[in-house]
Amino acid sequence: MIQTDNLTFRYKKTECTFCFPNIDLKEQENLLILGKSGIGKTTLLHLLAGLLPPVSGKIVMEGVDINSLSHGQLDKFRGQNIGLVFQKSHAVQSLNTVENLQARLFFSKKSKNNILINNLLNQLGLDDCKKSKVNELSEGQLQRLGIALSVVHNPKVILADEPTSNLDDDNCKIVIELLINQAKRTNANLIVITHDHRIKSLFSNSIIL
Ligand SMILES: Nc1ncnc2c1ncn2[C@@H]1O[C@H](COP(=O)(O)OP(=O)(O)OP(=O)(O)O)[C@@H](O)[C@H]1O
Repeated sequence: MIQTDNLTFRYKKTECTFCFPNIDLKEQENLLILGKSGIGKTTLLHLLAGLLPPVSGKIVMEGVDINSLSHGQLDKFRGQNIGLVFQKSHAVQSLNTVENLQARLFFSKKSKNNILINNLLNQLGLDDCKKSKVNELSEGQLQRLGIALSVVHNPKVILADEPTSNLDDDNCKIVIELLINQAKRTNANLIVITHDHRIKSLFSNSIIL
């Protein structure tokens, strides 16, 4: 569950203050955030992830006012409750695909679960890449590994920044369905920001910034 209340933000040394519309998502509700380039979509996602502090306003996630947490508490909360899908994967170069997912579970304090990892890789069409090092993956495979890394620990909130931008039509469908199904399976909220018109019809709930 996510509620925001009168969120505003300003980057240092800039004039422009962003004022964001309120968000109120109950369990299992998803949201698509649209808007023209530079309007502040990624900024809003970073506020929701606790990566940027708002100038004013409030973000309550799973009943926790995330901006009242210390840095350490926020890191722990993010690690356990939030799955972040970035435009570029944050995989560890020196590890292979499976090892990256095992490391993600370890840092989220979740037990190693090879069945879960294998299922996820299978759904994402990454079966043949289990032993591949990150620098041996194509852009599309890397993006799908990024998705796997962001959901393997079953987060309560999945925040995705342009998750389908580098993908062909088939993989776009696979990835967005995986995110939607994963959110459904774990009663999580899924928030996606995108320019990708292919996925608009899959979301009933959207806001335009
Ligand atoms: N670290 C920063 N310092 C100063 N200004 C920034 C910083 N990061 C982003 N901005 C500015 O804030 C505005 C919003 O950026 P943001 O990345 O949130 O937009 P966006 O809607 O996600 O754009 P796009 O769709 O092109 O990715 C832009 O004008 C950008 O130049």
